[in-house]
Amino acid sequence: MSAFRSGFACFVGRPNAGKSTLTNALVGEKVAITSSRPQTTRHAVRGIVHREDAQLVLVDTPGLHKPRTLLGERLNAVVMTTLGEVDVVGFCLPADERIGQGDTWIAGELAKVRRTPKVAIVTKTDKVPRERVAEQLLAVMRLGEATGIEWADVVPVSAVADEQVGLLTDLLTRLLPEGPAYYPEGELTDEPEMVMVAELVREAALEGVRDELPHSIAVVVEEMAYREDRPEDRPLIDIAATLFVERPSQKAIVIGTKGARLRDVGTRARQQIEALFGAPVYLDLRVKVAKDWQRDPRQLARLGF
Ligand SMILES: Nc1nc2c(ncn2[C@@H]2O[C@H](COP(=O)(O)OP(=O)(O)OP(=O)(O)O)[C@@H](O)[C@H]2O)c(=O)[nH]1
Repeated sequence: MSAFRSGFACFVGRPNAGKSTLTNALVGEKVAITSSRPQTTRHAVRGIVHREDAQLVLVDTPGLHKPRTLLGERLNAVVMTTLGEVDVVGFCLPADERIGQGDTWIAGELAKVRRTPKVAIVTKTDKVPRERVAEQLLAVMRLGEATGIEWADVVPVSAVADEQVGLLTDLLTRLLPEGPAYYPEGELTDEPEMVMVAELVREAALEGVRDELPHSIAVVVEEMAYREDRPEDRPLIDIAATLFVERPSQKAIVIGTKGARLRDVGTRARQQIEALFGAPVYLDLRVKVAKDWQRDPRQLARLGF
């Protein structure tokens, strides 16, 4: 039996290239918990492919754009970091559109990320005749040569017609390192409540200090359970959550003078969570400094991003 493989992949490509549709086709069901909030997460987990022999975690990036503004450049720096951290990048190029400047620019950026294997994916093959797919595959090979990218694979797929999606999954998982699954099966998809609780805590923690803590806070719900030995008509939910910040100075902001702010955060979050579940909640909040967590996709994954 071959070893279990696990790791992270991300799809890039210009707008409309078919990245989301392909992600959903690979995962087999929608995971839209964090993806609808790109402003709060940098590397949102878009979906997880669970297999007997592998686990592939598809992460999202804010989008690879041609930088026009400083913000654009910053975003691109984040994207470039992500691309260097994932185990494989899939570059989506739609079969029904000629390769253009935008694609060439992205290819140029991808070429700079030397170590990460790159798979070229010609998407939406159901929209065009076979000859056109063949032409596009050749054009993609030429694009690789022109930009100095050695494609680990070049694959035509149709997410809509479900053609070659399984093959693509095989190719991507084969490029992952050996390692254990990062998520138990069903996590994220089966536990939206935990994600919602984390989000409520996060919102409460950011309230009023958004400028001081942009993007630098993550919440992990460590435990969530109905307390035992309670009468059925008087349930109580115990929740333990940890707030991760990047720096000690941010920890001080979250906690406040003599813990006053953290108590407020706890109260606000608890009220929201109680409203969500319709039951009283005992909320235990901790704050920890997790240095550079934003740069490490494995750490991020553990934090539920
Ligand atoms: N016929 C066909 N249409 C597809 C396929 N994949 C995606 N599309 C369509 O192409 C459009 C764009 O697809 P998305 O998956 O949203 O593209 P995206 O790359 O995620 O787009 P952005 O979020 O703008 O970056 C949608 O209207 C999809 O329905 C495919 O395999 N076949």
